Amino acid sequence: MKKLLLITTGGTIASAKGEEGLEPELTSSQLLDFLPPQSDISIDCIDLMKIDSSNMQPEEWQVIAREIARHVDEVDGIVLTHGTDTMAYTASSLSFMLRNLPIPVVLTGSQLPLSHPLSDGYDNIRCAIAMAASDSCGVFVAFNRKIILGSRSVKVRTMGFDAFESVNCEPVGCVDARGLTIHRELLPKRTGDFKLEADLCSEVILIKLTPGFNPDFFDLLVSMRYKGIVIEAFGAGGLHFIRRDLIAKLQLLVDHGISVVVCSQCLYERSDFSIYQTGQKVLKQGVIQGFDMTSEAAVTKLMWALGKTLDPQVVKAIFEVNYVGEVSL
Ligand SMILES: NC(=O)C[C@H](N)C(=O)O
Repeated sequence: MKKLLLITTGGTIASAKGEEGLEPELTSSQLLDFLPPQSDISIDCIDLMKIDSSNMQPEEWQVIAREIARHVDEVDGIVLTHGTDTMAYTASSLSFMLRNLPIPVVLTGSQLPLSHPLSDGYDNIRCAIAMAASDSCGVFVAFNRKIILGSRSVKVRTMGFDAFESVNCEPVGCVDARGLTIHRELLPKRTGDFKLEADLCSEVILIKLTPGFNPDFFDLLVSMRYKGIVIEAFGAGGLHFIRRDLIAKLQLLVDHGISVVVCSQCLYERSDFSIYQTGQKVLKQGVIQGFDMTSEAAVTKLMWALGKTLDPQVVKAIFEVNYVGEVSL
């Protein structure tokens, strides 16, 4: 008999209509009441939070990580119900904070509340339970019959049930007529004992460039004492330097000891700043390349790295390691 733990945090899956629209309402045992009883799996429950995931922030990620760490030795797997809007950020941050996880931690949610007769939550939670009982180690998102590595998950639809994609990496699993198939070669490799590394620096910002972006904006970020900046640059990797010189400003950021990660605003495929002049100039400023990481993974990895050290050289070295399948180096 597999022993699982269901931790609830809110989101649409647990929501009901309130005076101001949908708000999280259902408890864990009410969620479980919607599911058929399982003879070979026992599920304990913890009602940890009742929030829309728009309210989920680094402090909440830490609370979740600590709760998971408390129970890791007691159960075979954990299902975490969560709002979809920021689920990819939570999944990525947990992937880094829960080092060498010995069990599956599977995030899921829904686009329609579980109490709605057409809810997608019913399938999602059943797939999450199957994945949590599968002896695969790591953090995953189970959605629309796909199992996605937490650090590769991105929310791509506001309404459709196929709301998550596995970006720059195949889904690690799927559910079809064969049941749950897991591609074990895609699972993150454990390199040591489990360890909770939950220190995070929340002074990290993500910036999407637009043509004509005013370089003086970076002065503002220095004065606001940001410690880390992720820049979504253009295409394979470039920033403008004629008329408005963004590249000169990168030097200012680096001189202030700010760690800067550059990646692409294209969702798919890798950035490589060594291809174009507009990219090579960027690399000369000592910034870190994000390669094929999602922005969610880049932001949370930077928060995690800066939670360990403010030394930009050490942060850079952390980005040269693929910890949980978040980057192809
Ligand atoms: N589908 C959802 O769960 C959306 C909701 N606003 C949330 O992220 O909590």
